[in-house]
Amino acid sequence: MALRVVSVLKRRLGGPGQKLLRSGNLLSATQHRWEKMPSSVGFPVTSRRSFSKTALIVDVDHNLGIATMKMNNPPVNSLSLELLTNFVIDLEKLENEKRCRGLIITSASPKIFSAGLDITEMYGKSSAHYAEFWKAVQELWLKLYMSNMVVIAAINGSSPAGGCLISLAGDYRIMADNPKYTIGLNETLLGIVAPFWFKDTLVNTIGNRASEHALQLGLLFSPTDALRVGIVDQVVPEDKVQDTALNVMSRWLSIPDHARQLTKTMMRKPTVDRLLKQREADIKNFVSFISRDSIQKSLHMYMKHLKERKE
Ligand SMILES: CCCCC/C=C\C/C=C\C=C\CC(=O)SCCNC(=O)CCNC(=O)[C@H](O)C(C)(C)COP(=O)(O)OP(=O)(O)OC[C@H]1O[C@@H](n2cnc3c(N)ncnc32)[C@H](O)[C@@H]1OP(=O)(O)O
Repeated sequence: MALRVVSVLKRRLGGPGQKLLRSGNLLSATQHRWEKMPSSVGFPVTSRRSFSKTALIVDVDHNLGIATMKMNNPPVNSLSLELLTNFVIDLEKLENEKRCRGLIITSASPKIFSAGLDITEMYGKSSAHYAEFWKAVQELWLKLYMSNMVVIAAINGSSPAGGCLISLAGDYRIMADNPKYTIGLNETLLGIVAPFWFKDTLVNTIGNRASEHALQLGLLFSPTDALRVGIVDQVVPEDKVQDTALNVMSRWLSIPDHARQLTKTMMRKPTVDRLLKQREADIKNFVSFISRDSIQKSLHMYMKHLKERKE
């Protein structure tokens, strides 16, 4: 199957996209190599590099120009300060790899894409800790939302709150067709409020009315409903998520990088600038909000409820 996908990738780049690239004299080293491949054989993986840190497994295929990043923070891929920090470091590394043009984000543990922000980072800690944590959340969103790479979320499990934000920050979302999985910004269910830039990212994806409805009720959508409302772009059988992501990637990578990147910037910069203008204020706001006794109590009760569900 992987070879078939690679053939599709080569065919795609040999088509109109390739012509566009040639006319703009924009062929990257990776694309040159693709062009030289005879179409009857699969693409040999001659250069593959992996780096793996706590909580993230990154695999870079230089020939395809695609990196796959698997969140690996059992049991539920909660976004701890450590995971957020490593995520940002690895994203920066990939961003600096000229040949890496696409990134697929997925989970190493099927069933849970990510449980969102690590709630234990948000209660019973110092103000300095909350500030550091929030800065890391901001940093990841800023880097991901404005990435020069094509970012595809291969959502192979549930994806509440911060997990949903990570996928929304990408360019395209593919979700596994399993009614047990849900996705959405469910902050109100925890007694907290999605920050304005979470909200903006959702509004940019599904529009104002649907966002208001989803945010006020803290809706967690099944894959079918997520597709209907537009939170995800495609729902496919569970075992097809990765191959579909590669296929979709080939379509996006057939567009000349500079044109696609400038378009992405044009669409997203106003949203990003809104946070950049008030980044410190947003941190202060988060620290004062999360430190309130009532909010600490809500988070504590929510964690208790999560644990009691199992008993
Ligand atoms: C007006 C001013 C506004 C300013 C802005 C202010 C504030 C905004 C602040 C914050 C925004 C936060 C966004 C978030 O991301 S909050 C996190 C939301 N996440 C969730 O609600 C998900 C909760 N988890 C689940 O629903 C399930 O765990 C899940 C479906 C993911 C998996 O279910 P499963 O049955 O497989 O596993 P569990 O048994 O439930 O969990 C295993 C284990 O993991 C613990 N856990 C689960 N989620 C989290 C989490 N997000 N953080 C930390 N720990 C988590 C769970 O408690 C279990 O622990 P244990 O019992 O094994 O010890």
